Amino acid sequence: MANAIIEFKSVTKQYDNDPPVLDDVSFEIERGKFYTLLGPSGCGKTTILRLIAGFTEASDGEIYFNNKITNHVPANKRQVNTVFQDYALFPHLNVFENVAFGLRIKKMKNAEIEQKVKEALSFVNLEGYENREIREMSGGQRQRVAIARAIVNEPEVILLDEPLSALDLKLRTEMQYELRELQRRLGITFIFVTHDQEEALAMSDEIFVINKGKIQQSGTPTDIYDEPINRFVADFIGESNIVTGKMVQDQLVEMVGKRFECVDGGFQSNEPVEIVIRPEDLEITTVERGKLQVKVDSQLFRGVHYEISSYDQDGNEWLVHSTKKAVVGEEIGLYFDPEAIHVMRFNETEEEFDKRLEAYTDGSGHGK
Ligand SMILES: Nc1ncnc2c1ncn2[C@@H]1O[C@H](COP(=O)(O)OP(=O)(O)OP(=O)(O)O)[C@@H](O)[C@H]1O
Repeated sequence: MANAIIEFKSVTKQYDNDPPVLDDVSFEIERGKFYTLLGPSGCGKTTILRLIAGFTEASDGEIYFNNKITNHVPANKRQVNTVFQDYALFPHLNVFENVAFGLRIKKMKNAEIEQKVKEALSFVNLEGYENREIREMSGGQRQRVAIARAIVNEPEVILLDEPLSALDLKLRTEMQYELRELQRRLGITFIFVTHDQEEALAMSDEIFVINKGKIQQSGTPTDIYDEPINRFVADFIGESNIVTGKMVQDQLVEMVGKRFECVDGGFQSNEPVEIVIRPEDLEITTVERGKLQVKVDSQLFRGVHYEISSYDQDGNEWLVHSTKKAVVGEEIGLYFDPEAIHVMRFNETEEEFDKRLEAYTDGSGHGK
């Protein structure tokens, strides 16, 4: 792709005879966007960053940077800077010298260093902190020093490995806004690693959902939330109700012994499928009006909504997020729109999923 700054082509990373940590991974990173690698611990996120940074080499496959193969280019020759989880600041140097470090190595002139460090510190709102010691800085401020140290080198890509995980919730949310805003102002490509799905949804232009060394799904936050490709993605991104059923025909699915109108298609008739309905898409109603009949098992007040757990006659659990209160032990109805039903094929690859959606829809996500 013309605008791709980084491309992985069938990249595999394997240590000794262990199963591969990354298994035939291919993707493209476009210039100037905010990407997030999202997945559970050990899925291979950091390994992807290390391969991009040049801290480790691929066992197989090609890594391109600006359309040039870079597999063997040393880390210090890549247009990439990394912000680490623990920030890796130098405790014996002050803020100015921490940020200036890379420029000094490049033997840049003092006047130029001064100007660039000032600019970088102003970008992260730390003007006037030049002479502070690192130990005198708060967690959030250290975070900003680490980012200033990365941007001062004017890299084409900044890699951020769980940079917010050491911060408390409030500061973390503030830094999410700040980082997103900073990326927009700089226009540099950011590749951000997290295992926190809410963080990924809030911050990214594009998310790669990774599990067991494979990219399960890539797309915008809404794409991934609204059209999860499989059970793993549906479960990992937000809370989900997932049941098995069959696709009777396009736009008609069967689950819990009943047939429901839906908007999905491109399946074989009577194909076994998995069906996702998000808890916030279920509405509590009377047994008569409900499309599904369930018994309320438990209820928790979550501040903005009640989280209600209920069961249908087949023993499937249905989680509901509702501003209305339910009564534990009572039979109720659950109502939902056809659009709330997301149908997933078993073992569909992302390529097959995209092709099916393209063939079936006009690009709007709805049937032709
Ligand atoms: N040098 C190494 N030798 C052997 N195995 C390794 C090495 N480095 C990483 N691994 C393994 O590779 C797998 C993926 O690790 P990676 O750090 O990429 O995961 P991650 O998704 O970033 O996880 P986390 O969120 O816990 O940091 C893990 O099972 C890890 O044990």
